[in-house]
Amino acid sequence: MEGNTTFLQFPGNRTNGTCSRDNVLKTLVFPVLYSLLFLVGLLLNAVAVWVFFRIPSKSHFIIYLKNVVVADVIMTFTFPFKVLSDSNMASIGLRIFVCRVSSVLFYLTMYISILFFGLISIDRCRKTLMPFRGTNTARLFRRKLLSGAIWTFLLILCLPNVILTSKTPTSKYFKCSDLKTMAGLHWHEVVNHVCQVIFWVNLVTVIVCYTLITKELYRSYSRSKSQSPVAGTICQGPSRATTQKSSQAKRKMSANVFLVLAVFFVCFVPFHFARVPYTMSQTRTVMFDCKLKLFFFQLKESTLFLTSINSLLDPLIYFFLCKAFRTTLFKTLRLPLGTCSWLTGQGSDSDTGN
Ligand SMILES: Nc1ncnc2c1ncn2[C@@H]1O[C@H](COP(=O)(O)OP(=O)(O)O)[C@@H](O)[C@H]1O
Repeated sequence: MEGNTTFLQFPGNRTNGTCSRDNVLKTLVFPVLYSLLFLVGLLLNAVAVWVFFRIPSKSHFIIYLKNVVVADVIMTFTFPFKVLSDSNMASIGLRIFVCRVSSVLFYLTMYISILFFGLISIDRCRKTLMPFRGTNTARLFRRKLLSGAIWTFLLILCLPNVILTSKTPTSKYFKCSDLKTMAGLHWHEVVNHVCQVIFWVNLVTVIVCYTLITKELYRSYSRSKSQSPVAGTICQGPSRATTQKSSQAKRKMSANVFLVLAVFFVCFVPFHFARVPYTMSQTRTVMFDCKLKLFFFQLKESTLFLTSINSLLDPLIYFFLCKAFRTTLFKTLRLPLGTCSWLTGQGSDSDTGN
């Protein structure tokens, strides 16, 4: 196998100071950062799961958010394996498990989040442009089917990455690509191309949707200072109480809408630029010398950390954009519903959960 033999041309990678992956960044900095991410992410996502368990799936938005929570929880549980593996504290068996299962689960959940972010943007756009269009049981059922189809599609896409990572490592110091068969390396490349398409299509969707939302938001503000149903639709559907909102609160709401866009850009865009040359360095190894491979690996790992932060930022999105989430959280914590309205730009009007 070309990939493996070329990788094995650098058996001294570990001892060769300039090309070894085992530098302080991989073995110390990222393990510490991922450990923190795991602890905080576990806490925030546990709260999110606990709150969403109490919210019925009565809108498309809530259904999509529940899928994102599940993806984030699974992603969070992959962090300890990465920490052990990267810090060289894991046994060979555990490192093989990381390559075969936990890393694949990490990527799977990342693209689940990306796809649902796209759907959430479409839903928010629809809700803003057609605030009075409700939903019904049949539509809700179709959204659940769609969610199931997305999980199934990505599972089928990623499964060969598990199955074809079947080689036994020939040395203690191996990379995931060393465990892949020839077909496994090809599939790895195919999956990464498909995932690039998934990402860029969703990025365009998010940009288009939030441009339309912003246009409608400002048209609504200028149309009438006293009657503005749009601001209330970002999470919970039309609301007459928005008429009392201060212009400051409206500006905050508009800023909240951009939270999704900002999170999408910060977390996902850098990784998708870094991923292309890195995948090439894994599968077309002769084209890259070991220093360049190391550079692309470190670039991939650094940007991958940004995507991992997404699992921690998502609970903030639920809090700021979903009033049903806030209401349930405050009710359970026995806090007054108006708490943080200065932060979220929302009053304490009744919540429909749409
Ligand atoms: N987009 C993806 N979807 C599913 N699995 C992936 C994706 N990208 C990489 N993987 C799998 O995750 C594991 C780790 O991949 P990668 O991060 O490229 O390797 P490394 O940790 O050696 O840099 C491999 O088994 C790989 O096939």
